[in-house]
Amino acid sequence: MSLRHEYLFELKEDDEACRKAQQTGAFYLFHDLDPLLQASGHRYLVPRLSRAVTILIRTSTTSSGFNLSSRGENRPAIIELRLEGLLGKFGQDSQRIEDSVLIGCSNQQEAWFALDLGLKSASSARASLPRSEMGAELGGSFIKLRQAVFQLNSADSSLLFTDYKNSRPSTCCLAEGSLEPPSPQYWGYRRLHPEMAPVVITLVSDGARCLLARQSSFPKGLYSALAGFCDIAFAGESVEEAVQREVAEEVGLEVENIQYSASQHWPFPNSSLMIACHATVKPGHTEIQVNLKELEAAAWFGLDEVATALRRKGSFAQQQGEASPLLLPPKLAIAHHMIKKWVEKQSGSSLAA
Ligand SMILES: NC(=O)C1=CN([C@@H]2O[C@H](COP(=O)(O)OP(=O)(O)OC[C@H]3O[C@@H](n4cnc5c(N)ncnc54)[C@H](OP(=O)(O)O)[C@@H]3O)[C@@H](O)[C@H]2O)C=CC1
Ligand SMILES: [Mg+2]
Repeated sequence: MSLRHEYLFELKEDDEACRKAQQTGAFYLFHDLDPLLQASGHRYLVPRLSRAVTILIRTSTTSSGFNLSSRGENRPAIIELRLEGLLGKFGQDSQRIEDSVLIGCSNQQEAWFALDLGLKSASSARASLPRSEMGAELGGSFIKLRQAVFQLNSADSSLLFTDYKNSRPSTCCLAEGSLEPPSPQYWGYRRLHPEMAPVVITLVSDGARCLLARQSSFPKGLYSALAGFCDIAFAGESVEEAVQREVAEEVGLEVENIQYSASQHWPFPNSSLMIACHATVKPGHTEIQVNLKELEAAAWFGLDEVATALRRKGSFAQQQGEASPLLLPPKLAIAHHMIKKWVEKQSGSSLAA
C-alpha cells in the first residue's frame, strides 16, 4: 500500500487520528455545498485554509456589526485570524472544524477537509453572517460548481469533485428538535457509502475521424463525447450494453470494438461514476441521425481540427472569441483525456499534459 493510501485508511478508520489531522490539514470552504472560489482573470482559483496558520481578512463595520479592526472606527482594515477566529467572526462555532468532512490527503500526508459554512447547526442558526458577506470577507464567493466548472484549472480543483455532500449528515439523521448531529460517527465519508450513478461516455471513431456532440446547455462551440446513464434499474445493463444503447439512441449508430479507457468521479447531476470507453463504427456505417431530444448537434471531426482545438490555450471565454469554432472539454473532464488519447493514437505521437 502506498503511504498516501495507508494514511487515508488510518484517517477513515480512526476518529482520533482524523481529529489530530485537522490540526495540520487543509480546509476547503463550502456554503451549502457550493465551493469558495476566487476569481483570477477569466479563471477561478480554489483557496484553502489551514487551521494553524493565521490568515489575513478584510474587516468592515457594515457587514456584520463585528468590528474587529484594531484601528477601530468605520475604516475597513486587515486583521489576522486563525481558523477558529474566522468562524467566530462569521458567527459560527469552532465545533464546525471538528465536524468538517475528510475528503482526501496528499502524498505528503496532509489531510484535506471540506468545511461547510452553510450547514445548519445550533450555533450557526443564531448568528451566522449571510453567505455573500462571508465570501466577500474571504476575498471570493461561493459559486455553484456547475457554473464554474469550465473556468477551473487548478490542480486541486478535482478535490471539489469529491462530492462530500453524499457523506455529510443530512437533516434526517439529526435528532428531532435539535440541530446537532447525534454522534460524530455519522460524520465523514468514513462511515457512509455514497450512492453513485454509473454513466458511460464513449468516443466513437470511424478510423479517421471521431464523433463529437453538443447539448444546448453546453457553452457555445463546445463539443464532447457521447454520455449517458447506465440503465441499471430497468435493463440491468453491462457497460458494453450501455455504450451500444446510448450511441444508438443519441446518434443512430451501431458500435463495436468497445474498449474501456478510464474512469472519473463526476459530481453532476448528483454523483456519477463516468466510465470512459472508445468504440468504432462498422466500416461504411457512418451516417449520423441526431436525436434532437437529447442533443443539439453531432458531427464527425477530423484529426487536424481536433488536434488544433486540443492545443488551444486560455479560458473558455477567450477561446470563444477566436476564429475556430470547435471547443473541447477542459482538462478536468474525462472527455478531454479520451479525446487527447484518440489524437495521440491517430497521430502516433504524445501530446503535452
Ligand atoms: N466528465 C465528463 O467528461 C463529462 C460528463 N458528462 C456527464 O454525463 C452525465 C450524463 O450525460 P447526459 O448526456 O446528460 O445523460 P443521458 O444521455 O442519459 O441523458 C440524461 C437523461 O438521463 C435520465 N437519467 C437516467 N438516470 C439518471 C440519473 N441517475 N440521474 C439523472 N438523470 C438520469 C434523465 O432523464 P429523465 O429525467 O427522463 O429520467 C436525464 O434527463 C451528465 O451528468 C454530464 O454532466 C457528460 C459529458 C462529459
Ligand atoms: Mg447523453
